[in-house]
Amino acid sequence: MQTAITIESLAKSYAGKPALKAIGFEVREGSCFGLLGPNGAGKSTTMKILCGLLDPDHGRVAVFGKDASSSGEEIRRQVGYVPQSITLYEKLSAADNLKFFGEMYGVRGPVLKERIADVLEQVGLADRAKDAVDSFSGGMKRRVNIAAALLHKPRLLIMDEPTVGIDPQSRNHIFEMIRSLQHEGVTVLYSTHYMEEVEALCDSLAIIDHGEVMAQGELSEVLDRFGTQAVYLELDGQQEPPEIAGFGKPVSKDRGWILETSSPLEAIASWAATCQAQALRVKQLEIVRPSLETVFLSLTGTTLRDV
Ligand SMILES: Nc1ncnc2c1ncn2[C@@H]1O[C@H](COP(=O)(O)OP(=O)(O)OP(=O)(O)O)[C@@H](O)[C@H]1O
Repeated sequence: MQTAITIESLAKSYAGKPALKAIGFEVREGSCFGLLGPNGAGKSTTMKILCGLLDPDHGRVAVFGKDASSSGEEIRRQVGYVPQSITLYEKLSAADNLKFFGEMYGVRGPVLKERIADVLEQVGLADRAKDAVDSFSGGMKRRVNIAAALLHKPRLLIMDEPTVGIDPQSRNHIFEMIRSLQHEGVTVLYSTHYMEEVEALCDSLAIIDHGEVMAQGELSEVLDRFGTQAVYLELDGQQEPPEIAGFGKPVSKDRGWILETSSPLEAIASWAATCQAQALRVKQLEIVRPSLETVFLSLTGTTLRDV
């Protein structure tokens, strides 16, 4: 199978401050690839360079085998880009907004009319085609923005944090739409700082932090390679968890604490014994399976939401 995206030694600084430090990864055609990292990690910068909106300082970018530095126009015809910020004409209807974007992409006439109907169906807004966008929720506006990026039937869809600040119904529509695009063979590059979204949607990923790739590969491979097991403890009330000799420091998670360890059985036994000795009331104590959260924790020593 062809490689959809190749990124090699890509570097970019803003006013001398590095945002990307020679990153590299590959995206297989037909995959849903997650670009996972906290705010400021360099996700948007990577995506803007890929779409030709920003020039890199160094490095190479190729899309479907074509070099971005020499085939920008050809690449743009095959790529749909959904930026982080919503850009729509509030007073125009959803269909008229799409007409405007379609013409920008070079789609016209009856083909455009048909495509507008198709993409509105794809994002679950066919029944709101004629309504002005200013009557839409944030999530619905985001879906119109996604529809705009699909009008020219891209082979690669690049989405920059498409679910930030939207309602669960719109989020579900976006997930369903991505899954059906994948059935049609569209490659998706999906940036997010929500690990559970990558676990639900993506087959492969790169974790980036401070402009560097920390880990990359198939999701299952990354979980196996970097995800050690962990023990979760939740106590009654606001109590701090007891530390246990020979293990690292627990990190706060949800309403409890998580302890990264390669010996979860010993950890759970020691934690149980210490809690009992100190008469702490335990609400939950269990071994948790490796997840992207534990991968991120073991790679960076911190949970993603704390960064
Ligand atoms: N136009 C700019 N001028 C100066 N610095 C910038 C600019 N754009 C991004 N940066 C900086 O570059 C770094 C990477 O930013 P980038 O937007 O690529 O990260 P991100 O992972 O997409 O984060 P976010 O989720 O916040 O968008 C950050 O430190 C950011 O402050």
